[in-house]
Amino acid sequence: MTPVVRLDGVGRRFGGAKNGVAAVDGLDLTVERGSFTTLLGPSGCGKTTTLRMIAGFIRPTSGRILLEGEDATSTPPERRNIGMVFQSYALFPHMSLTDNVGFGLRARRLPSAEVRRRAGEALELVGLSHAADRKPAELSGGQQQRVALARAVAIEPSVLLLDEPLSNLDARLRVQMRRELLRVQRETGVTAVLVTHDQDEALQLSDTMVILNSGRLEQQGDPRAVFPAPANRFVAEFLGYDNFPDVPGMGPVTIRPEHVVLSAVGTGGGADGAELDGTVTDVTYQGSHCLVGVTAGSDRVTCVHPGDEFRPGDAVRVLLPRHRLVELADGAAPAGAR
Ligand SMILES: Nc1ncnc2c1ncn2[C@@H]1O[C@H](COP(=O)(O)OP(=O)(O)OP(=O)(O)O)[C@@H](O)[C@H]1O
Repeated sequence: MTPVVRLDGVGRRFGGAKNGVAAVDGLDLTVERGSFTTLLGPSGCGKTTTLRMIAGFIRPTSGRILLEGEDATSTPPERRNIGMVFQSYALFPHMSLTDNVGFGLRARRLPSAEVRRRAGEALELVGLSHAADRKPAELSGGQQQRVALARAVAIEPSVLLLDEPLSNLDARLRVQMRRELLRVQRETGVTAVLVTHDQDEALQLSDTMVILNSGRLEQQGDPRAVFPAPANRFVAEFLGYDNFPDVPGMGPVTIRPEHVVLSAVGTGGGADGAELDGTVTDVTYQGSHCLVGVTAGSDRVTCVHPGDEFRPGDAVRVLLPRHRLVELADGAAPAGAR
């Protein structure tokens, strides 16, 4: 099936060829129909620039953008059939919710009865039918973002582009809205591309997560494949791995704190994996478990431990089970990645 969006070696420089900066650099990306793709990475990695190039607000300085299989590199935004949701909601304050949601449909010169019907359906989809005649200022932030979402899907876009749509909401609401967003995407079957710097958001929502660093692709794939097997140190650190021990006979590796097995020196042993003898440096009580920091030679290893029996200064043995070690393509994080 033809992908809805394809980026072919897409690049964008700002500020001239010589002294400028490559916000996006040779990006290849395929977005399949009906999928949820997230663009994930630290501030300045090029997520928003990529999204705005798909929308047509920014022209690439190299490469091609295909929409529905057609070269759309120079197609203006209004001819791309794209729905957008921004962090700032961007609703029209003087219009009712129905008129806000119907805006794109009116712009397409649909008959007013159809505009009303489709705006009504979109408001129902986000659970706001009862507030159809209200103005945006009478709604909470979460409700306003639902209106923005309804407006974007009402036009039945080829692709729905979401630029950090949940980051203005408080933490509890954000988690609720993630579920809501996923439900709307699944119910409508709309193809979605979301920009976020929040790895939890990406893990929860994505069929495909695309991790960017300094304008370049670091890794992409199903979160269930990417999370347990980060390709390199940058991706590992970004996904919250913080153990990078030296294991004799192996190249760069990482391991999640919950996979490290901690025991008092003299106990355990014999398991398949690397063993390090070290000293507890810090213990952080977390209720259901403790986070125990251990220094072993030049390594520092953080362990999730179910009990609270260790104290700073204790001599301990750390087991890194072989099947839990993830081999990395490189040792050092690229400049600016930390
Ligand atoms: N209009 C512009 N002029 C000059 N430089 C720009 C412009 N837009 C973006 N950049 C630069 O391009 C790089 C990528 O920016 P971009 O906004 O795409 O990153 P981002 O990953 O979305 O970051 P954030 O999460 O902070 O929004 C940054 O170094 C930024 O300073």
